[in-house]
Amino acid sequence: MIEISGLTKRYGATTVLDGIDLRVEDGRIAAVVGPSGAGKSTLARCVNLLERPTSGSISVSGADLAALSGRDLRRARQQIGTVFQAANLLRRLTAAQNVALPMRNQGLPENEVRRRVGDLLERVGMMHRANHYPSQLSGGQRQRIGIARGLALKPSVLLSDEATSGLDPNSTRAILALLTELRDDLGVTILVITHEMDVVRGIADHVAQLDHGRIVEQGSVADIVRRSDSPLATALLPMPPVVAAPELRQWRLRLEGEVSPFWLAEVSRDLGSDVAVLAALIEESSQVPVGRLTVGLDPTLDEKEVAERFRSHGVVAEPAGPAVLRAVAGSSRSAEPAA
Ligand SMILES: Nc1ncnc2c1ncn2[C@@H]1O[C@H](COP(=O)(O)OP(=O)(O)OP(=O)(O)O)[C@@H](O)[C@H]1O
Repeated sequence: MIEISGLTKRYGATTVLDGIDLRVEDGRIAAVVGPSGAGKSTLARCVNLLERPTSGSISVSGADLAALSGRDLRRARQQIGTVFQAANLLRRLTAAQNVALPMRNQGLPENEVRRRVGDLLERVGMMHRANHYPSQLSGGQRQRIGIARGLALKPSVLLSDEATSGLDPNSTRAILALLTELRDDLGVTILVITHEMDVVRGIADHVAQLDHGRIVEQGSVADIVRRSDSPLATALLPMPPVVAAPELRQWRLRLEGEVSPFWLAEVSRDLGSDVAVLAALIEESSQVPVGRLTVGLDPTLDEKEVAERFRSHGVVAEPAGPAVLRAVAGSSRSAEPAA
């Protein structure tokens, strides 16, 4: 487990991290997101002890890293494997030699080094490139080797600092699948620093948004996208462009509770009215469906009833955009734009 508590980092008079509290449970993946300059890399450097925090504590598997020095600190560092954006492989060494390096530096017996290098290359699917040099590998392959090297000393925590930045979508997917596998098979706790929301949606259990050195929102990814309309929730699950349907009233929907796979048809039946899907993004996060949609409904339907029907199926519904102006016989309902 990683537990960061009251972490503050100052450079002179500049406070770059300001009282960060973040906890990543064993065998979970947490992502830290935030705009450029928010302090993500500084946080990563504090967690892997390349930087000393000004105050606060960082504990990995119970040991407070900020309080250690000398040999204890070196030993604690082995608990944390790091994968950087550019993999940082040594050009003159083959893939296998790069993976072996941390073990050789530790003075592990050569037969054990060879055995573990084989296991690690196998795990990251790179056995067939063992004797290639970094320049002979693709960006995604270099990252796999970087991950294998990050795992060389059997860390309990893997820190991934923008490891998928600059990779094409296929390589990104493959790296994310690998990280998920490491969590599930080896129980590695993973802290991912990223600016890519797809990465967060793809693998993270927990997400924390950093802004000006502070965590402004954090929680389980599924909870955030299901329960809130915050900027982080919207960034995680952005609404695709809406198909025009001028004669319909637009409603914005958010899947919140337990939803049946047929919820849309069920709501339509309850309302006695067709529902037009104008935009939708539905996917799974931590084994629960999450999603946002814009639908078009008959503008004469009663707003309160519509909201209640959706709500009874686990969906939050809010009218979006201006109400459609239409004379409704026998109705005194105003067609003021919705807030
Ligand atoms: N050694 C340093 N001395 C002074 N200021 C620093 C130092 N390192 C970082 N900073 C400042 O701390 C702030 C956070 O930088 P950091 O690199 O952690 O942000 P980031 O969120 O990783 O940004 P990006 O996404 O652009 O990499 C920036 O304003 C940066 O200028």
